[in-house]
Amino acid sequence: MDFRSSHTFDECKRNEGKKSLDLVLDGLKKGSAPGMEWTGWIDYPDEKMAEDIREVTAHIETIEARDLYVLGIGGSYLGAYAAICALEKEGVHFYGNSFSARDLERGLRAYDPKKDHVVVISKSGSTRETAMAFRFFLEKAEAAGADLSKSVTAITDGKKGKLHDFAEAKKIRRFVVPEDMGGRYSVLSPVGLFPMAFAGVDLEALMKGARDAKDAVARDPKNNRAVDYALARHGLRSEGKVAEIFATYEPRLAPLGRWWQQLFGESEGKEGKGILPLTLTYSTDLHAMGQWVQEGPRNFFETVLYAERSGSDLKIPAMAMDDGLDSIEGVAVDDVNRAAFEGTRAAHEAGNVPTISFVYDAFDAYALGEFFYTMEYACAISAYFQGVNPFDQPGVEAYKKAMKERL
Ligand SMILES: O=P(O)(O)OC[C@H]1O[C@H](O)[C@H](O)[C@@H](O)[C@@H]1O
Repeated sequence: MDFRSSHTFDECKRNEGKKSLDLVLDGLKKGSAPGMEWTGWIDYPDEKMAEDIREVTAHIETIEARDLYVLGIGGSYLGAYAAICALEKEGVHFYGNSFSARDLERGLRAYDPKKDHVVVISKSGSTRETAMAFRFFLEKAEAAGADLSKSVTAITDGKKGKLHDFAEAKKIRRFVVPEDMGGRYSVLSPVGLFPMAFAGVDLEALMKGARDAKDAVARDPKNNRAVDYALARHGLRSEGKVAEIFATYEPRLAPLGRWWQQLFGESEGKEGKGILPLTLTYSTDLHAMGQWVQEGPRNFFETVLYAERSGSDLKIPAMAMDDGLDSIEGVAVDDVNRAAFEGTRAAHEAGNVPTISFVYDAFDAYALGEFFYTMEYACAISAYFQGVNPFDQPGVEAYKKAMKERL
């Protein structure tokens, strides 16, 4: 993976950033940084992850199911959803991530308790969207006489919570969301691993990518992609950039943008601080948001994820058509996408949008593992730069409380 930032900061800004980095790294090393009890994900992609992969895979081998229904919201589904879409796997469906009756009903219609498996994922065990969907799926499973101990799996806290207690009482197989990992940092734990394993994702490659990213951070704490990215964001923020657009060039990566958005949004957006994380898919959204990016207010920057090889070798067919494509007949569609990436970046930079690029050769399971870890680490450092705890989300309770009052 190649990293590039278009923006050059003056010496003073650079030194300021480096000083902040020293402080943050020192706080992490000494264990004095806020939220240290939530940093289990830092060392996780090693023996612990390998063990979880073994356990999850062994359990999935005992499941004879056609499809998997994942019930979860936020960090309890975005990572697995992103991975499954990015790697174009099939047979996994996601519900319990809204209060939409219509969406739920569609899932229930398709779900066959005799053929399908349900995994309910909730760290707290009390999230309403998830609990509500679970109730409906359970009702259907029980009505069909399904053996819950075989057709349902729960992933939740290891010791407490409503879901934990229910699963224990019903002898439902449980996996644990590690105590020292918050939801948005849990994609590499059983929370993400279980749906990914069911879908046939190469978990060894995923782990290798994550481990390589972890090793890069440990090997040279001040010089690695995660820190480069955090420093660039920090500098841009200090120059008045209040928003960041995360853009990909593949529709299959759009959900990855959603995962990235939750990670940065919940980690940084507090105490009146944070960079607004937005996500777009190019070139699709250049035909919708391109105008705004090129000529709207200059108060944001753009971070691009691009992969050189899509995995398809489609070439533009020769045809007697006056459609403006004659001069590129025989050209690989991948090369057209590359021209869009390079051209767009040049145009946006010329329009005073600073750009940060992550360029991968191919975006496969290995790259995904590396990306997940690099972003988690960069996000924690970024939040510390702003002086906020990266691992809490006190503000999320407000809507829940107001909603409860209305019910
Ligand atoms: O895993 P759960 O406890 O069900 O939480 C699911 C999600 O809901 C919450 O409200 C949080 O804001 C998220 O950080 C979390 O990922």
